[in-house]
Amino acid sequence: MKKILVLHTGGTIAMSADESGNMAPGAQNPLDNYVNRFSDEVELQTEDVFNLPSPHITPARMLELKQRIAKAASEGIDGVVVTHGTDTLEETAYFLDLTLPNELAIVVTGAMRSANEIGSDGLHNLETAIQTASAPDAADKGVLVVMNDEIHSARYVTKTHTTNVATFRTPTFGPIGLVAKHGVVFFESLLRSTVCPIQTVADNVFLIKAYAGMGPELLEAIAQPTTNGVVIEALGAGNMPPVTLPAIQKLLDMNIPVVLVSRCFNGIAQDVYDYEGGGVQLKQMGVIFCQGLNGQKARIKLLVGVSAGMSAGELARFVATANS
Ligand SMILES: NC(=O)C[C@H](N)C(=O)O
Repeated sequence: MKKILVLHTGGTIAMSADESGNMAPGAQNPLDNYVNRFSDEVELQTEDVFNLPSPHITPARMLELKQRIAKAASEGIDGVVVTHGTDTLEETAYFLDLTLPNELAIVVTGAMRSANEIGSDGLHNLETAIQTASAPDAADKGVLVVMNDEIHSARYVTKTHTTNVATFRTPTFGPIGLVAKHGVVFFESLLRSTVCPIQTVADNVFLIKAYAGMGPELLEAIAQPTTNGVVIEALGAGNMPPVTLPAIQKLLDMNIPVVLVSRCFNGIAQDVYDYEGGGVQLKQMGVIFCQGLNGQKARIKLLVGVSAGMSAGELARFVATANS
């Protein structure tokens, strides 16, 4: 019988709505009422790690969760399911993907509707996440996100809708599997992320979005000795307004890693434009192009690389390599 550890961290999946429809964490986790439908095949062990709405989750909390999961292998656990608020679920899932050598299947899930709303998706997502974590070939795929019957890689999945239950999507690539009526089907295998077994997390790794008419002010404001890195969500294929260039150069001169992704929802950033502020110039300056990740994921990757104490060269390779 497979032994699955279910770790609750909060979010809408652990909330109930009041008469006016408002939601907040309560004393009682409604998931505690979950009855294991697979009792003949799966033994569940459940723990409340914390009970936070996911905008309250920090890298320090992610590290705490990682450390709890790291102990699970020595406890005879076969797979781990994490329930989490959806707002920052993709960041926690990717953090775990980058920091846990997973001999175990690790599946993160959440809900868009609270426990007592009509059409509540929490228990269904919990159940399909448990099904996925106990599937025979779930263990070597990196951290997975299971929502709305789809299985996504933690590396690329993102929340795309504020309220719809079909919110989690993997732009450019699509999901890597499905939880179908007759069980879990994987139809895609990804190269595993390079794992950095960090013990602490760095602070002051920032994320800034570019926009038409952007000035240098935000980039200048973070050119501080305490800054450990910045990710810029650049325009299109990876370009910046020319007036931001001196501030970017200043950050680089201070040996602050500057990582670039595109603010576009699909595709990857590349150095293809050779005009002032274009990707060719940015790359020549020493900006690191990170392929395929959105801004919040690239920030997690940069944060993990910095926390692992990588040299400038190692960090540039780690961040720039799509499957590391
Ligand atoms: N659906 C959700 O879980 C959203 C909630 N605000 C959270 O992330 O905690």
